[in-house]
Amino acid sequence: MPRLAYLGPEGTFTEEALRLLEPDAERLPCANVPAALAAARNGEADGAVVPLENSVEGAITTTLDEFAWGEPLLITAELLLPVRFSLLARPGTEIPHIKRVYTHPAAITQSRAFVARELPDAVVVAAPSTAAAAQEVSLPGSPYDAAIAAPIAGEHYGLVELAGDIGDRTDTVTRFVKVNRPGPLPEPTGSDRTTLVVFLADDHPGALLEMLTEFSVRGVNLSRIESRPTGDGIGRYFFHFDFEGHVADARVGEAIAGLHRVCGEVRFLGSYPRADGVSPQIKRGTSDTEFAEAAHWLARVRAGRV
Ligand SMILES: O=C(O)C(=O)Cc1ccccc1
Repeated sequence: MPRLAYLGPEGTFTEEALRLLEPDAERLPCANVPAALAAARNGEADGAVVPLENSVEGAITTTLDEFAWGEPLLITAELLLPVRFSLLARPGTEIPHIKRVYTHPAAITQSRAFVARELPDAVVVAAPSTAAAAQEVSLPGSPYDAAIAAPIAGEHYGLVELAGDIGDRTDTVTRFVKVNRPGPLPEPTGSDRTTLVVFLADDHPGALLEMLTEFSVRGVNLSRIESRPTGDGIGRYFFHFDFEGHVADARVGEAIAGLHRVCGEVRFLGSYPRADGVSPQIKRGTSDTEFAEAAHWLARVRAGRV
């Protein structure tokens, strides 16, 4: 039974994602994303489940930066989870009396309309997770009057739901990933995704286009591109890419080998089954068979067998 670290405490959306990904795993709740990844790296856990991005606000930057700068880990699975937020408080609290609300930054940005409309005078403070916020609010002396969290967190920490489904949109989805220490990759399934990080060797006109060309000429379809500051001053960035296919696919292997040739550093973050099960459209001339046939042809030419 694998032991998986996750963004805790009990009752987070990440816990729900973990239960769906690995129902039989032993769960190790951690205080924040870096702590969960540290547990996966140092062997305290076999792996970790962390949020990566959501459909409204985009990237969870702590996760992206950990993947880029921390000891290498490999993404081995992903999960898309619809998230619904509730306003939770200690029994007896009424909405007009709520002055301080506590929740995870991703929930703050996704429930702005409700807070502006129903709690115009309230201050919203960032918590390590939605469940950590609910747990804090449940303490009798808490400086916070309410938490925004999953309904299950309310049940867990003895809070009552003052309002349900308070997200700005009802169709918000968060993408979670499972990571493991480097080891064998998941087998290709025909519906896979690959993630990597690219650092430029030097800044020059067309540097971004050169990277994109490596994907484009091999018919590799990108599904996410994100620039993140390197920290070395304004204007210095590195890039995260998600794209269709598995590194075992010829076109994907060729594309990332191309990136390795033309960029400063490529960090491979994994090839794993896509949560949505969608298969890529293979452009003419970019199938495994066509790559293999072209390699044979080249070998013949080099041998003078024209
Ligand atoms: O805090 C949580 O419960 C998390 O798992 C992170 C998060 C927060 C808000 C939306 C999706 C994920």
